[in-house]
Amino acid sequence: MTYTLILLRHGQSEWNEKNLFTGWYDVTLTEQGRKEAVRGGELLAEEGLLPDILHTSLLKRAIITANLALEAADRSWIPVKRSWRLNERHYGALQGKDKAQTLAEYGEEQFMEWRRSYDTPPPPLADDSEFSQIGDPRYAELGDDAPRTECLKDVLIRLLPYWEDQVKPDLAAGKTVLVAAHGNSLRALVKHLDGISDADIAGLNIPTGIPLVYELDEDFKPVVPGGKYLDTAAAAEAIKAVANQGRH
Ligand SMILES: O=C(O)[C@@H](CO)OP(=O)(O)O
Repeated sequence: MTYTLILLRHGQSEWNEKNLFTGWYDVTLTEQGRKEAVRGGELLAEEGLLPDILHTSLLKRAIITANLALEAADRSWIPVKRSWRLNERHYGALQGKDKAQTLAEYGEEQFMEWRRSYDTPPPPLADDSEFSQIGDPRYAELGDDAPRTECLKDVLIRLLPYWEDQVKPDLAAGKTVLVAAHGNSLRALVKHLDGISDADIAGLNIPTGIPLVYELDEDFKPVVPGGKYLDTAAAAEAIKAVANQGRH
């Protein structure tokens, strides 16, 4: 008996295209991102991987991606659960900043530390910033605990209760689960699933819009480490592009 988990990073967003740090800022998809999402759904249908339940973040780039993918797979009707715990990493004071300019201003080491180190968060975002989510009704339940910045470790800590209490039970019930989320929230989940070290996770990037499928054993360990992208060639190209963001 294995469980099927499908991870899907949202399609290209307007701020991916503009090369801006995004985090919790709620941007929509580009036309290319919408196409990626539809293609993601077609790949699922072609493989006969039909989700029974969807889990998304509270950010529209993940929500719209899931809707488009599920429509393409004729599964728009499945139940949905959403949580801030699947949100992208809060990027702190970097939200809204240009990646290339940040690299030029702070240098390679600091840039990569903020982008990919496991436990160094960027400086916190001021509550009165135009890029802040403080006061946004969708995060009302968080009160003053709403994050002002996060490192990947913080993301894993807030994601794990959701994985344990919401996603695992759906898998254990035999459902094919689709998680539509973000580059860094999915990196945190993959780190947990594959047991990737704090150092090695820095080198792992997740492309937009390409389903990553995990078969999990009864202990929720991947049968094939790293899972399998449904379009391996496109995934390899897109992973390189994510890794090089800010450099051109
Ligand atoms: O800006 C962001 O929120 C993320 C994902 O787009 O960027 P990065 O890949 O640099 O962590």
